[in-house]
Amino acid sequence: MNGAWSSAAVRRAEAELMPQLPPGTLMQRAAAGLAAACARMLKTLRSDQGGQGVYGSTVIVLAGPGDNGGDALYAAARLARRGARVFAVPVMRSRVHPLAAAALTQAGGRLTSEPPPSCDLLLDGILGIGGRPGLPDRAVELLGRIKSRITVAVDVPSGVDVDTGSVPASAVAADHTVTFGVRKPCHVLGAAALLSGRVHLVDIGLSGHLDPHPMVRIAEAGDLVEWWHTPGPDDDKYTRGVAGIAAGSAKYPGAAVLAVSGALAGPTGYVRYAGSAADQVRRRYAEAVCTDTVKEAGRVQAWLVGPGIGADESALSAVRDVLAGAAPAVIDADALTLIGEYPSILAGCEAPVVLTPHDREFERLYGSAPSLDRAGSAAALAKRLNCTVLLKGHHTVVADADGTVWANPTGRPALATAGSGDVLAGLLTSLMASGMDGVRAAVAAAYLHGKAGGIASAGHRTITSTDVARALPLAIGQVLSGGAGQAGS
Ligand SMILES: NC(=O)C1=CN([C@@H]2O[C@H](COP(=O)(O)OP(=O)(O)OC[C@H]3O[C@@H](n4cnc5c(N)ncnc54)[C@H](OP(=O)(O)O)[C@@H]3O)[C@@H](O)[C@H]2O)[C@@H](O)CC1
Ligand SMILES: Nc1ncnc2c1ncn2[C@@H]1O[C@H](COP(=O)(O)OP(=O)(O)O)[C@@H](O)[C@H]1O
Ligand SMILES: [K+]
Repeated sequence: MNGAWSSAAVRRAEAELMPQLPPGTLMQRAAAGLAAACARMLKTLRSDQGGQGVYGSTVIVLAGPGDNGGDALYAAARLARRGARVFAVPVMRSRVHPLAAAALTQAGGRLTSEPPPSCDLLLDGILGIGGRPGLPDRAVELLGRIKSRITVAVDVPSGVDVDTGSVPASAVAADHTVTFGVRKPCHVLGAAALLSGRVHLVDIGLSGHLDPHPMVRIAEAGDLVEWWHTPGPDDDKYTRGVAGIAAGSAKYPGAAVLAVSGALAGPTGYVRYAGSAADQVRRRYAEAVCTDTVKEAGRVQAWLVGPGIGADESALSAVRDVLAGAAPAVIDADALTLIGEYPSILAGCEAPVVLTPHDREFERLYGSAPSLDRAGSAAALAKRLNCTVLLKGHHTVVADADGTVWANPTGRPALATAGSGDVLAGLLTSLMASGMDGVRAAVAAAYLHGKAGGIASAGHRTITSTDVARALPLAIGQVLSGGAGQAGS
């Protein structure tokens, strides 16, 4: 498991480590790693110029008043020594890290209030983990007029809310972020994750001093390998788990087909379907065992209820019947709307429940839309309803009732296509039926769904939900076999 640590946790680790090192060591480690990363980027960027990377390049530094500016200026001094033309602009009047500024001028860089109009690389050293959301006016003005081929944020894109990933005011949009010690929540959550671009981690020796639990957990392929129930010689189709899908209706039979397709791609040995789209499901998937109602279906180890069931009496019965049973349940789509209307259905439920809302469904359940702090919102709903919540969107988050939060690192906007949530819900149900607990199943489902979206849309192909379902077996195979030849993310 990977993770992102809050700014307070990073400061605590720094305070523990710092006295054990000569003064300035951490900043020098950060600056050295930052300069090396910038040199690599310049080399790639200028590969058409006879292999000239740093030498002869133009670098502009926007330097804020704190240590973030210090990192940027020391790194720029290293680049200046390797032949870059460096211009550093203080953005908070003349407040800059004095020693770092002196190092830059000694290395041949210039401190100026009039930078050139364009550069190869713009280094955002305005604000780091000490920054409040929003940018100083001078920084906004400079960012508006300097044309850079590549923008690199130092530690975090300045202006974002570091611990929530929200972007309530102006902020830097970076192509790359070079961060120190550990990832911060803004690299993986909310709008800030998009502004971070590609995140590069520089080791500065903090790891042994950090809280063992990150603020936000980030799934990796290795987690899924560890959690996966691989069938053994003694398994049969029942011991691998039976997934039950209560989805679709005469009006929306496609939701049933798509949810079943997601479940069939998962690890269970058996998929039951219950609902009025049984004919369509049977026609498409001979392997699904169909009944008309939840009550008529045999035993399952996890139910999905909701996609395309509508809001009539039979839909309400399906939700009630699923939640009255002892099997873990995934509540999606129309079932979320029904629970928003009749909260008492969920109140009596003892089995583990995962809710999978998009923003409008979240609002029906919570009374207000998710805030810019999406992880905080998901955790608040999870706590209130004592469930696991998978809040869908560009950076899907999974929150548990105990406050644990996961950020999904895979996925792409092409997944925003009708029915793709049905496929996700079906897969999630299969994972729960195979014995994974709700949080892990939600984290794994989001991860694999995102991977499948990457595989299906490789080469910028447009995709439908059926394509995502078809790509799931390959996504699962790649993840479980250690990721060789992975396409997409
Ligand atoms: N921790 C570590 O392990 C290591 C940390 N390192 C580096 O240190 C960085 C953190 O540095 P930092 O603490 O000096 O804070 P930083 O973000 O540079 O600036 C704070 C200043 O900005 C001001 N200010 C704030 N918001 C503002 C706004 N919206 N608009 C305008 N001004 C605003 C604020 O003003 P004040 O609050 O005093 O009014 C204060 O003066 C960290 O990200 C990393 O790069 C590495 O060197 C090595 C290891
Ligand atoms: N902008 C986006 N970027 C990445 N993924 C997205 C984006 N918008 C939606 N998604 C993903 O697409 C899926 C859509 O699910 P949902 O809204 O339930 O659709 P449907 O109800 O049509 O099945 C979710 O997995 C969600 O995380
Ligand atoms: K920054």
